[in-house]
Amino acid sequence: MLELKNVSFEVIGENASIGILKNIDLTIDDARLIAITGPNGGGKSTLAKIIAGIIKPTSGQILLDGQDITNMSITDRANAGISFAFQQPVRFKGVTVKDLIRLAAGKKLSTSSACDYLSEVGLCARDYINREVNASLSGGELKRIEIAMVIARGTKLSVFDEPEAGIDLWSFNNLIRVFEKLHKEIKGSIVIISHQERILNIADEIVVLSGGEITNVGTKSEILPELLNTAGSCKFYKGDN
Ligand SMILES: Nc1ncnc2c1ncn2[C@@H]1O[C@H](COP(=O)(O)OP(=O)(O)OP(=O)(O)O)[C@@H](O)[C@H]1O
Repeated sequence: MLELKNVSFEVIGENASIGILKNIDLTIDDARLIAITGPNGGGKSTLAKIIAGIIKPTSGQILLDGQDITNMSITDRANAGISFAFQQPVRFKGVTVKDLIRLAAGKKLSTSSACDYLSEVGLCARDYINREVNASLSGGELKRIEIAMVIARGTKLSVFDEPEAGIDLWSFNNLIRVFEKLHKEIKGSIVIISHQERILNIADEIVVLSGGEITNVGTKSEILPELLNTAGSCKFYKGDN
């Protein structure tokens, strides 16, 4: 279980400090799929980075299974069981896709098992498995490789920041199935930051973050109708992608 207690994040502006996240209280229970949504600039990616340890909150506390991880480094948090798929994936020179998947799984993995993870995210595994993770891969390909890595890790808490970004329609349909399968198979919890109605639809709980504050939390039947009514102020798509 992950708990955020009164978490705030401020940056220093020209004349005063700016509150990016304000007194966030959030509990993510085990085996839950939580979608975080809300308007652009609402603070979603900042919250994801705070959970992953990429940035530290200005105040407040983060607990993982009761252990205070507020000041833990990214590496220690990863070892404690937090995985994170970035909105903008990183590229590594000299490292192949197979190396990355094996590294993520943290165990010896046959080529065919590594290929299975790639197939899950809609990549034709034999075309990609031995490729170097460099600038020759497209944004959508990198994104899917990164999602495959998080799935291979299968940790206590997996955070995906806008997994739909740069993903084509066919792969997006697959991605929904991947998240549903992941949700059924792993005991850990999944946090997905998304603007996509179809992702919100598979969540056990939707958290709406706007202006750095949690403005609503509930099930899809409680939250979605209201969100779709205010779709003019939020970036929601009723279609596929
Ligand atoms: N280090 C920083 N310095 C100044 N402003 C920042 C900093 N980090 C984030 N912000 C601002 O905080 C707000 C929240 O940013 P964040 O990326 O968390 O939003 P978001 O909800 O993920 O948006 P989107 O839906 O567009 O991805 C934005 O207005 C952003 O410009």
